Amino acid sequence: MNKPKVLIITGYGVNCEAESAHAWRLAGAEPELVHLNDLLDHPDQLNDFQAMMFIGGFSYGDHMTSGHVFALRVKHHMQAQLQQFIDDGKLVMGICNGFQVMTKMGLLPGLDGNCFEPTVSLMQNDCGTFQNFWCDIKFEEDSPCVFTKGLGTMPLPIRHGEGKIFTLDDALLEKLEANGCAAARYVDADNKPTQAFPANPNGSLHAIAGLTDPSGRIFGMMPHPEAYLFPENHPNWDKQKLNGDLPEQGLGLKLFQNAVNFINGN
Ligand SMILES: NC(=O)CC[C@H](N)C(=O)O
Repeated sequence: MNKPKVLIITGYGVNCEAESAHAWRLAGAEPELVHLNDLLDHPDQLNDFQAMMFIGGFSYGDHMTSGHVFALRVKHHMQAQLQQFIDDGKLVMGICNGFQVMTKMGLLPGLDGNCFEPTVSLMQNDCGTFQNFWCDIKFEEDSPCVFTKGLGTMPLPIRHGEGKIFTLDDALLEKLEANGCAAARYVDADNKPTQAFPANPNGSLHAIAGLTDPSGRIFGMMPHPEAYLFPENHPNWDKQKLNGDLPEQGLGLKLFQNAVNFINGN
């Protein structure tokens, strides 16, 4: 079987291309790194891919809020091609800065088929500063998200300054919940969603760490699954090994495997 081809957009300060490409490769896909300028010069190359990924980093130095400029460039230079990509039933993933890009563009939460009008914000963390540590992330069982199916709760690293999901529109939040869009949440030691720092590192409403659109094929989150591809990535891997609970593979890899299985029809 041909390996699914995954587009990873690089350039202008995003910096997770190596580990993101490696994640897709380990999961059985064929990633290709394409600079944003090259993509915008030839947006029809999107047709060659089954999935695309907006990666983490500091695009345009986080000026005018994280992800904003990158989102505007994509939106204004290849909206038609991206809409077609989505209409074709392909997958879009965004991690951290990539998630910020997707919300700033309006791809997420993508309610009512709206892909290009932003409806929720990723605001500055409540604590006011950049945070960098591991959190427990619960993936909601009843979410349609294809990336997070059956994953339960896993530890993942976060490293961001603007990760707080926020909206003033309570009806929108309710709609998000009703559609299973809140695919990932920050949880406490009892596996319960929490607003308390540091388990919830940014004060995100409803403890939301990641969002999917109602189709489950467009997904983004703040934590970094591509930074947990090997068991030894976990800060307590040595203790886990002593206790006999070191996982066989890094747990973050599962999101990429889920995506590849979906593309392959499994
Ligand atoms: N790790 C990242 O992608 C960081 C995202 C963004 N630059 C922030 O600080 O919020």
